[in-house]
Amino acid sequence: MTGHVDSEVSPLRTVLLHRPGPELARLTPRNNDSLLFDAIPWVGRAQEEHDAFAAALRGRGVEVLYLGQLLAETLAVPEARALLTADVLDTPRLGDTLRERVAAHLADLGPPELARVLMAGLAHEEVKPGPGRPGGLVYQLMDSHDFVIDPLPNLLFTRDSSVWISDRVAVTSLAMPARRRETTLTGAIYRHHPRFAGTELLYTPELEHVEGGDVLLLAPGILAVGVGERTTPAGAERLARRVFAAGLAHTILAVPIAQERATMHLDTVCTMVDVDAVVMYPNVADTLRAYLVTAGPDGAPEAAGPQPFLAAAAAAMGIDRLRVIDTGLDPVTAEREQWDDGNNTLALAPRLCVAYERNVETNAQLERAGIEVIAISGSELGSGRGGPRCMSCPISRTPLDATG
Ligand SMILES: NC(=O)NCCC[C@H](N)C(=O)O
Repeated sequence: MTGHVDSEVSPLRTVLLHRPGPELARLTPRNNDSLLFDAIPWVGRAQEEHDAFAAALRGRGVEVLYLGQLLAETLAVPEARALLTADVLDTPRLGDTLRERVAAHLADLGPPELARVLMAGLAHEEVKPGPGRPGGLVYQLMDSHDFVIDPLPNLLFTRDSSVWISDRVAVTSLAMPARRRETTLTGAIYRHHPRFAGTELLYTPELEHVEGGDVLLLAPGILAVGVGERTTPAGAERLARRVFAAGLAHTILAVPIAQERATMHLDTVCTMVDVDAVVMYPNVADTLRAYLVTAGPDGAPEAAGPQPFLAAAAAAMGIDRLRVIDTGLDPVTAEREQWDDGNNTLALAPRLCVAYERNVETNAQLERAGIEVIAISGSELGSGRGGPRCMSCPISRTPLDATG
Protein backbone atom coordinates (compact mmCIF):
# COMPACT_ATOMS: atom_id res chain seq x y z
CA MET A 1 0.00 0.00 0.00
CA THR A 2 1.51 3.36 -0.99
CA GLY A 3 -0.47 5.59 1.33
CA HIS A 4 -3.33 5.52 3.79
CA VAL A 5 -4.96 8.27 5.83
CA ASP A 6 -8.13 7.64 7.81
CA SER A 7 -8.32 10.62 10.16
CA GLU A 8 -6.83 14.00 10.96
CA VAL A 9 -5.15 12.87 14.15
CA SER A 10 -3.97 9.30 13.56
CA PRO A 11 -0.21 9.03 14.14
CA LEU A 12 1.56 10.59 11.17
CA ARG A 13 3.97 8.28 9.37
CA THR A 14 4.73 9.89 5.99
CA VAL A 15 4.15 13.45 4.83
CA LEU A 16 4.71 15.37 1.61
CA LEU A 17 6.34 18.79 2.04
CA HIS A 18 7.79 21.27 -0.39
CA ARG A 19 10.99 23.04 0.67
CA PRO A 20 10.53 26.55 -0.70
CA GLY A 21 13.10 27.52 -3.30
CA PRO A 22 13.69 29.88 -6.21
CA GLU A 23 9.97 30.17 -6.92
CA LEU A 24 9.72 32.40 -3.82
CA ALA A 25 12.41 34.66 -5.24
CA ARG A 26 10.06 35.47 -8.12
CA LEU A 27 7.72 37.40 -5.82
CA THR A 28 7.80 41.17 -6.18
CA PRO A 29 5.52 43.96 -4.93
CA ARG A 30 4.02 43.97 -8.43
CA ASN A 31 3.02 40.33 -8.53
CA ASN A 32 2.61 39.20 -4.92
CA ASP A 33 -1.15 39.78 -4.85
CA SER A 34 -1.87 37.79 -7.96
CA LEU A 35 0.53 35.09 -6.75
CA LEU A 36 -1.41 34.96 -3.45
CA PHE A 37 1.30 36.17 -1.06
CA ASP A 38 0.71 39.00 1.40
CA ALA A 39 4.36 40.02 1.59
CA ILE A 40 7.72 39.36 -0.02
CA PRO A 41 9.35 36.54 1.92
CA TRP A 42 13.06 36.43 2.78
CA VAL A 43 13.85 33.23 0.92
CA GLY A 44 16.84 32.06 2.96
CA ARG A 45 15.01 32.53 6.24
CA ALA A 46 11.91 30.82 4.86
CA GLN A 47 14.09 27.84 3.98
CA GLU A 48 15.58 27.79 7.49
CA GLU A 49 12.11 27.88 9.01
CA HIS A 50 10.98 25.11 6.70
CA ASP A 51 14.02 22.96 7.47
CA ALA A 52 13.21 23.35 11.18
CA PHE A 53 9.62 22.28 10.47
CA ALA A 54 10.84 19.19 8.61
CA ALA A 55 13.35 18.43 11.39
CA ALA A 56 10.59 18.67 14.00
CA LEU A 57 8.57 16.12 12.04
CA ARG A 58 11.52 13.78 11.58
CA GLY A 59 12.29 14.16 15.28
CA ARG A 60 8.90 12.58 15.94
CA GLY A 61 9.55 9.68 13.60
CA VAL A 62 7.77 11.07 10.54
CA GLU A 63 9.15 10.27 7.08
CA VAL A 64 9.39 13.50 5.09
CA LEU A 65 9.08 13.36 1.30
CA TYR A 66 9.91 16.44 -0.75
CA LEU A 67 7.82 17.40 -3.74
CA GLY A 68 10.82 18.83 -5.63
CA GLN A 69 12.77 15.62 -5.31
CA LEU A 70 9.80 13.44 -6.27
CA LEU A 71 9.21 15.68 -9.27
CA ALA A 72 12.81 15.40 -10.45
CA GLU A 73 12.60 11.62 -10.13
CA THR A 74 9.27 11.60 -11.95
CA LEU A 75 10.79 13.55 -14.84
CA ALA A 76 13.17 10.65 -15.45
CA VAL A 77 10.08 8.82 -16.76
CA PRO A 78 9.84 9.84 -20.46
CA GLU A 79 6.02 9.86 -20.49
CA ALA A 80 5.87 12.17 -17.48
CA ARG A 81 8.49 14.46 -18.95
CA ALA A 82 6.62 14.69 -22.25
CA LEU A 83 3.34 15.39 -20.49
CA LEU A 84 4.66 18.12 -18.18
CA THR A 85 6.66 19.78 -20.93
CA ALA A 86 3.68 19.82 -23.29
CA ASP A 87 1.55 21.30 -20.53
CA VAL A 88 3.70 24.40 -20.01
CA LEU A 89 4.05 24.94 -23.75
CA ASP A 90 0.30 24.67 -24.34
CA THR A 91 -0.55 28.34 -23.90
CA PRO A 92 -1.63 30.84 -26.57
CA ARG A 93 0.50 33.42 -24.75
CA LEU A 94 3.70 32.05 -26.32
CA GLY A 95 2.93 31.96 -30.03
CA ASP A 96 4.55 29.39 -32.30
CA THR A 97 8.06 30.81 -32.58
CA LEU A 98 8.64 31.38 -28.89
CA ARG A 99 6.96 28.03 -28.11
CA GLU A 100 9.55 26.28 -30.27
CA ARG A 101 12.31 28.26 -28.63
CA VAL A 102 11.13 27.39 -25.11
CA ALA A 103 10.65 23.75 -26.12
CA ALA A 104 14.29 23.66 -27.25
CA HIS A 105 15.36 25.27 -23.96
CA LEU A 106 13.48 22.68 -21.90
CA ALA A 107 14.74 19.80 -24.03
CA ASP A 108 18.31 20.72 -23.03
CA LEU A 109 17.58 20.35 -19.31
CA GLY A 110 18.17 17.27 -17.19
CA PRO A 111 15.42 16.15 -14.77
CA PRO A 112 16.56 18.26 -11.74
CA GLU A 113 16.92 21.43 -13.83
CA LEU A 114 13.61 20.83 -15.57
CA ALA A 115 11.94 20.25 -12.20
CA ARG A 116 13.36 23.57 -11.06
CA VAL A 117 11.95 25.39 -14.10
CA LEU A 118 8.54 23.75 -13.70
CA MET A 119 8.43 24.98 -10.09
CA ALA A 120 10.25 28.33 -10.30
CA GLY A 121 9.02 29.26 -13.76
CA LEU A 122 11.07 30.79 -16.54
CA ALA A 123 11.64 34.48 -17.10
CA HIS A 124 12.05 36.04 -20.53
CA GLU A 125 15.66 36.96 -19.74
CA GLU A 126 16.49 33.30 -19.04
CA VAL A 127 15.58 32.20 -22.57
CA LYS A 128 18.46 33.10 -24.82
CA PRO A 129 17.59 33.21 -28.50
CA GLY A 130 20.50 32.96 -30.87
CA PRO A 131 21.44 31.99 -34.42
CA GLY A 132 18.98 29.32 -35.55
CA ARG A 133 17.06 29.83 -32.31
CA PRO A 134 14.87 32.90 -32.85
CA GLY A 135 12.47 34.17 -30.19
CA GLY A 136 10.21 35.91 -32.66
CA LEU A 137 7.86 38.85 -32.26
CA VAL A 138 6.43 37.69 -28.95
CA TYR A 139 9.89 37.47 -27.42
CA GLN A 140 10.84 40.90 -28.71
CA LEU A 141 7.72 42.54 -27.33
CA MET A 142 8.01 40.98 -23.88
CA ASP A 143 9.61 42.71 -20.92
CA SER A 144 12.78 40.96 -19.78
CA HIS A 145 11.15 40.19 -16.40
CA ASP A 146 7.95 38.76 -17.88
CA PHE A 147 7.39 35.08 -17.28
CA VAL A 148 7.45 32.67 -20.15
CA ILE A 149 6.48 29.99 -17.62
CA ASP A 150 4.78 31.25 -14.46
CA PRO A 151 6.36 30.39 -11.09
CA LEU A 152 4.46 28.38 -8.47
CA PRO A 153 5.30 29.96 -5.08
CA ASN A 154 2.29 28.29 -3.45
CA LEU A 155 3.73 24.81 -3.96
CA LEU A 156 4.83 25.32 -0.35
CA PHE A 157 1.23 24.57 0.63
CA THR A 158 1.19 20.90 -0.33
CA ARG A 159 -2.07 20.42 1.55
CA ASP A 160 -4.12 21.93 -1.21
CA SER A 161 -2.97 20.17 -4.39
CA SER A 162 -3.63 16.62 -3.24
CA VAL A 163 -5.39 14.88 -0.38
CA TRP A 164 -5.32 11.24 0.70
CA ILE A 165 -8.59 9.71 1.76
CA SER A 166 -8.08 6.15 2.95
CA ASP A 167 -5.83 4.47 0.35
CA ARG A 168 -6.67 6.79 -2.57
CA VAL A 169 -5.35 10.18 -3.45
CA ALA A 170 -7.47 13.03 -4.75
CA VAL A 171 -5.46 15.25 -7.07
CA THR A 172 -7.50 18.37 -6.55
CA SER A 173 -8.91 21.08 -8.80
CA LEU A 174 -7.43 24.38 -7.64
CA ALA A 175 -9.61 27.46 -7.98
CA MET A 176 -7.09 30.27 -8.28
CA PRO A 177 -5.34 30.74 -11.65
CA ALA A 178 -1.99 31.25 -9.87
CA ARG A 179 -2.16 27.73 -8.46
CA ARG A 180 -3.81 25.64 -11.19
CA ARG A 181 -0.58 24.26 -12.65
CA GLU A 182 0.45 22.80 -9.26
CA THR A 183 -1.79 19.81 -9.81
CA THR A 184 -0.14 18.93 -13.10
CA LEU A 185 2.98 18.31 -10.97
CA THR A 186 1.27 16.39 -8.15
CA GLY A 187 -0.81 14.46 -10.71
CA ALA A 188 2.34 13.42 -12.60
CA ILE A 189 4.07 12.38 -9.39
CA TYR A 190 1.22 10.15 -8.28
CA ARG A 191 0.78 8.68 -11.75
CA HIS A 192 4.40 8.11 -12.68
CA HIS A 193 6.68 8.00 -9.63
CA PRO A 194 7.51 4.38 -8.77
CA ARG A 195 6.80 5.05 -5.10
CA PHE A 196 3.13 5.53 -5.93
CA ALA A 197 2.74 2.74 -8.49
CA GLY A 198 -0.73 1.23 -8.24
CA THR A 199 -2.27 4.21 -6.43
CA GLU A 200 -5.79 4.93 -7.59
CA LEU A 201 -6.74 8.56 -8.19
CA LEU A 202 -9.97 9.51 -6.49
CA TYR A 203 -10.21 12.95 -8.08
CA THR A 204 -8.56 14.78 -10.98
CA PRO A 205 -7.95 18.46 -11.74
CA GLU A 206 -10.38 18.86 -14.64
CA LEU A 207 -13.29 18.26 -12.26
CA GLU A 208 -15.14 20.91 -10.22
CA HIS A 209 -13.00 22.92 -7.78
CA VAL A 210 -11.94 21.18 -4.57
CA GLU A 211 -8.87 22.17 -2.52
CA GLY A 212 -7.26 19.97 0.14
CA GLY A 213 -7.36 22.71 2.78
CA ASP A 214 -11.13 22.34 2.75
CA VAL A 215 -11.11 18.59 3.40
CA LEU A 216 -10.97 17.42 7.01
CA LEU A 217 -11.05 13.72 7.89
CA LEU A 218 -12.99 14.00 11.13
CA ALA A 219 -12.92 10.25 11.78
CA PRO A 220 -12.78 7.11 9.64
CA GLY A 221 -15.67 7.36 7.17
CA ILE A 222 -16.62 10.93 8.12
CA LEU A 223 -15.38 14.01 6.27
CA ALA A 224 -16.00 17.72 6.60
CA VAL A 225 -15.65 19.74 3.39
CA GLY A 226 -15.49 23.53 3.49
CA VAL A 227 -17.36 25.29 0.69
CA GLY A 228 -16.28 28.84 0.01
CA GLU A 229 -13.65 30.77 -1.94
CA ARG A 230 -11.87 27.62 -3.13
CA THR A 231 -14.11 24.56 -2.99
CA THR A 232 -17.39 25.10 -4.81
CA PRO A 233 -20.70 23.44 -3.95
CA ALA A 234 -20.36 21.44 -7.17
CA GLY A 235 -16.84 20.40 -6.12
CA ALA A 236 -18.08 19.22 -2.72
CA GLU A 237 -20.87 17.27 -4.42
CA ARG A 238 -18.50 15.67 -6.94
CA LEU A 239 -16.07 14.68 -4.19
CA ALA A 240 -18.94 13.20 -2.18
CA ARG A 241 -20.13 11.22 -5.19
CA ARG A 242 -16.65 9.79 -5.74
CA VAL A 243 -15.99 9.08 -2.08
CA PHE A 244 -19.31 7.28 -1.71
CA ALA A 245 -18.81 5.30 -4.92
CA ALA A 246 -15.41 4.14 -3.67
CA GLY A 247 -16.83 3.28 -0.26
CA LEU A 248 -14.31 5.56 1.49
CA ALA A 249 -16.83 7.45 3.66
CA HIS A 250 -20.49 7.30 4.55
CA THR A 251 -21.02 10.86 5.82
CA ILE A 252 -19.79 14.21 4.57
CA LEU A 253 -20.49 17.51 6.28
CA ALA A 254 -20.54 20.30 3.71
CA VAL A 255 -19.62 23.45 5.63
CA PRO A 256 -20.18 26.88 4.03
CA ILE A 257 -17.41 29.33 4.99
CA ALA A 258 -17.13 33.05 4.25
CA GLN A 259 -15.64 33.73 0.82
CA GLU A 260 -12.80 35.85 2.15
CA ARG A 261 -9.05 35.58 2.11
CA ALA A 262 -8.87 35.15 5.89
CA THR A 263 -11.09 32.08 5.62
CA MET A 264 -9.98 30.73 2.26
CA HIS A 265 -10.15 27.11 3.46
CA LEU A 266 -11.93 25.30 6.27
CA ASP A 267 -8.54 24.57 7.84
CA THR A 268 -7.97 28.30 8.36
CA VAL A 269 -10.74 28.33 10.98
CA CYS A 270 -10.73 24.78 12.34
CA THR A 271 -8.29 21.88 12.67
CA MET A 272 -8.41 18.75 14.79
CA VAL A 273 -6.01 18.21 17.68
CA ASP A 274 -7.54 15.13 19.30
CA VAL A 275 -10.08 12.49 18.34
CA ASP A 276 -12.74 14.67 19.94
CA ALA A 277 -11.22 18.16 19.91
CA VAL A 278 -10.67 21.01 17.46
CA VAL A 279 -8.86 24.29 17.67
CA MET A 280 -11.28 26.79 16.25
CA TYR A 281 -11.78 30.47 15.54
CA PRO A 282 -14.28 31.52 18.21
CA ASN A 283 -15.90 34.13 15.96
CA VAL A 284 -17.31 31.35 13.78
CA ALA A 285 -17.65 28.49 16.29
CA ASP A 286 -21.31 29.13 16.97
CA THR A 287 -22.36 30.26 13.51
CA LEU A 288 -20.74 27.61 11.33
CA ARG A 289 -23.40 25.35 9.79
CA ALA A 290 -23.15 21.99 8.06
CA TYR A 291 -25.24 20.15 5.50
CA LEU A 292 -25.26 16.44 6.14
CA VAL A 293 -24.48 14.65 2.89
CA THR A 294 -25.10 10.92 2.56
CA ALA A 295 -25.56 8.54 -0.35
CA GLY A 296 -29.11 8.18 -1.59
CA PRO A 297 -30.53 4.87 -2.82
CA ASP A 298 -28.89 5.34 -6.24
CA GLY A 299 -25.57 6.34 -4.64
CA ALA A 300 -26.01 10.03 -5.52
CA PRO A 301 -25.23 12.48 -2.71
CA GLU A 302 -28.27 13.76 -0.81
CA ALA A 303 -28.06 16.73 1.54
CA ALA A 304 -30.04 17.53 4.69
CA GLY A 305 -29.82 20.51 6.97
CA PRO A 306 -28.21 22.85 7.67
CA GLN A 307 -27.55 22.35 11.34
CA PRO A 308 -24.88 23.70 13.70
CA PHE A 309 -21.50 22.32 12.57
CA LEU A 310 -20.16 21.30 15.97
CA ALA A 311 -23.28 19.37 16.94
CA ALA A 312 -23.56 17.78 13.49
CA ALA A 313 -19.92 16.71 13.57
CA ALA A 314 -20.24 15.20 17.06
CA ALA A 315 -23.41 13.33 16.07
CA ALA A 316 -21.80 11.96 12.91
CA MET A 317 -18.73 10.91 14.90
CA GLY A 318 -20.86 9.22 17.56
CA ILE A 319 -19.47 11.31 20.43
CA ASP A 320 -21.27 13.52 22.95
CA ARG A 321 -19.54 16.69 21.84
CA LEU A 322 -16.57 18.01 19.97
CA ARG A 323 -14.38 19.92 22.41
CA VAL A 324 -13.47 23.39 21.15
CA ILE A 325 -10.21 25.11 21.97
CA ASP A 326 -10.31 28.80 21.10
CA THR A 327 -7.90 30.89 19.05
CA GLY A 328 -7.02 33.50 21.66
CA LEU A 329 -8.98 34.82 24.61
CA ASP A 330 -10.42 38.10 23.34
CA PRO A 331 -11.88 38.91 19.91
CA VAL A 332 -8.93 41.01 18.75
CA THR A 333 -6.33 38.42 19.74
CA ALA A 334 -8.50 35.73 18.19
CA GLU A 335 -8.71 37.67 14.94
CA ARG A 336 -4.97 38.32 14.88
CA GLU A 337 -4.05 34.74 15.64
CA GLN A 338 -6.59 33.35 13.19
CA TRP A 339 -5.02 35.52 10.47
CA ASP A 340 -1.59 34.17 11.44
CA ASP A 341 -2.78 30.57 11.13
CA GLY A 342 -3.31 29.89 14.83
CA ASN A 343 -6.08 27.45 13.87
CA ASN A 344 -3.95 25.79 11.25
CA THR A 345 -2.27 23.08 13.30
CA LEU A 346 -0.86 19.81 11.99
CA ALA A 347 -1.71 16.85 14.22
CA LEU A 348 1.11 14.31 14.56
CA ALA A 349 -1.02 12.12 16.82
CA PRO A 350 -3.93 12.65 19.21
CA ARG A 351 -3.01 15.53 21.54
CA LEU A 352 0.23 16.34 19.71
CA CYS A 353 0.43 19.05 17.06
CA VAL A 354 2.73 21.46 15.27
CA ALA A 355 1.80 25.17 15.42
CA TYR A 356 3.38 28.53 14.67
CA GLU A 357 5.12 29.86 17.79
CA ARG A 358 3.83 33.40 17.18
CA ASN A 359 0.29 32.43 18.17
CA VAL A 360 1.13 32.61 21.83
CA GLU A 361 -2.40 32.77 23.23
CA THR A 362 -3.78 29.96 21.09
CA ASN A 363 -0.83 27.71 21.87
CA ALA A 364 -1.25 28.40 25.59
CA GLN A 365 -4.92 27.47 25.27
CA LEU A 366 -3.95 24.24 23.55
CA GLU A 367 -1.43 23.36 26.27
CA ARG A 368 -4.01 24.12 28.97
CA ALA A 369 -6.35 21.69 27.23
CA GLY A 370 -3.71 18.94 27.37
CA ILE A 371 -2.47 19.26 23.79
CA GLU A 372 1.32 19.17 23.38
CA VAL A 373 2.41 21.88 20.96
CA ILE A 374 5.60 21.68 18.91
CA ALA A 375 6.10 25.37 18.16
CA ILE A 376 7.89 26.36 14.95
CA SER A 377 8.75 29.79 13.67
CA GLY A 378 6.94 30.95 10.55
CA SER A 379 7.55 34.65 10.15
CA GLU A 380 8.54 34.17 6.50
CA LEU A 381 6.59 31.00 5.72
CA GLY A 382 3.41 32.66 6.95
CA SER A 383 3.64 35.44 4.38
CA GLY A 384 1.79 33.16 1.98
CA ARG A 385 -1.06 32.83 4.54
CA GLY A 386 -0.65 29.22 5.51
CA GLY A 387 0.41 27.32 8.61
CA PRO A 388 1.68 23.83 9.45
CA ARG A 389 -1.44 22.06 8.16
CA CYS A 390 -1.39 23.97 4.88
CA MET A 391 2.30 23.13 4.42
CA SER A 392 1.85 19.38 4.74
CA CYS A 393 0.06 16.61 2.87
CA PRO A 394 -0.15 13.49 5.03
CA ILE A 395 0.36 10.41 2.88
CA SER A 396 0.30 7.81 5.59
CA ARG A 397 -1.05 7.74 9.12
CA THR A 398 -1.24 4.67 11.34
CA PRO A 399 -4.94 3.85 11.77
CA LEU A 400 -6.03 4.61 15.32
CA ASP A 401 -7.48 1.14 15.85
CA ALA A 402 -4.04 -0.28 15.02
CA THR A 403 -2.28 1.82 17.65
CA GLY A 404 -3.92 0.03 20.59
N1 LIG B 1 -4.91 25.15 3.29
C1 LIG B 1 -4.55 26.43 3.25
O1 LIG B 1 -5.17 27.26 3.89
N2 LIG B 1 -3.55 26.75 2.42
C2 LIG B 1 -2.97 28.04 2.36
C3 LIG B 1 -2.80 28.49 0.96
C4 LIG B 1 -2.19 29.85 0.86
C5 LIG B 1 -1.96 30.31 -0.56
N3 LIG B 1 -1.20 31.53 -0.58
C6 LIG B 1 -3.27 30.52 -1.27
O2 LIG B 1 -3.78 31.65 -1.24
O3 LIG B 1 -3.81 29.59 -1.86
